Amino acid sequence: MPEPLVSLRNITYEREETILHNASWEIREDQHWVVMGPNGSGKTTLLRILTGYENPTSGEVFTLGGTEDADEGWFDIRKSIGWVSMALAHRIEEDQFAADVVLTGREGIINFWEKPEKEDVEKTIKIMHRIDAWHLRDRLWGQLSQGERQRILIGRALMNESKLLVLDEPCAGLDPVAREHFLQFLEQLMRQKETPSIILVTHHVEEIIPPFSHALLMKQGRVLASGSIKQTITAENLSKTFDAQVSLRTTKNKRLQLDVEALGDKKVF
Ligand SMILES: Nc1ncnc2c1ncn2[C@@H]1O[C@H](COP(=O)(O)OP(=O)(O)OP(=O)(O)O)[C@@H](O)[C@H]1O
Repeated sequence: MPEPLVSLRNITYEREETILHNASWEIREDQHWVVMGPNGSGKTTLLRILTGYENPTSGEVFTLGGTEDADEGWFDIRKSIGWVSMALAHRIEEDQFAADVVLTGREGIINFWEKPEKEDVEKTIKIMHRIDAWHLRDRLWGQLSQGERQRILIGRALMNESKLLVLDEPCAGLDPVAREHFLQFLEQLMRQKETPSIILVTHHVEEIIPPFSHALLMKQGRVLASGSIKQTITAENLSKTFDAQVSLRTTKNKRLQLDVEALGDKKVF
């Protein structure tokens, strides 16, 4: 079996209250993960620990070849894990060219104003083609649609040859057709051999496209279930996760669909 890319063991994260309780997770090179859980269940916090942006209160983090949670390891960890999120999208200035946004992934910087190296330009061109976005190269960031921005941010993350790529709710805010286009693009990308392991954070089972192999379900700061999609994404587990009785069915295009059959006792609002 290959070495784990990342391994979290018995992670606890405390602030005024305990946000993560004894969470463990292991990600291997040949796996693609989906992370699901209600709002506030600790998904982002767990990923911030996994990517080295937060230190756990207790527990162990082993990453990419066995770096333990020593301070000097963090910069390398951050560089080797790409994170695509709306928070990153908001930090990019509207007058950046799409191709320059991809280019900045090389050094992990946000906005770009200098003359680039020739080899970085060549690599950017290759990636723009790989993400099927060559036609967007001269488009300004402020002019791109949300789906186009997600694609450009994935290109940016591919630029530094990350071993792991976190996609934090990339379909949020996309209309149904744009979402299908994006998922089709993601599926094609994930089928390419050189694409890194992907972690998709989502609230929607219909976004679980076939290349995803594993899932982790979070509830109230705990890992409720984790393992293969088939074992983990079940009506029983999702009912427990969301405190409601849910059922699952498969749609015509072989995607899962969740129906809420009955709400639980717990009021969300
Ligand atoms: N630094 C912090 N200090 C205090 N509370 C925090 C801190 N970071 C997160 N929390 C709290 O921890 C809980 C988990 O937050 P987190 O953002 O990890 O959840 P999430 O599952 O990603 O939610 P969502 O689906 O809404 O993005 C929330 O109640 C949040 O308010």
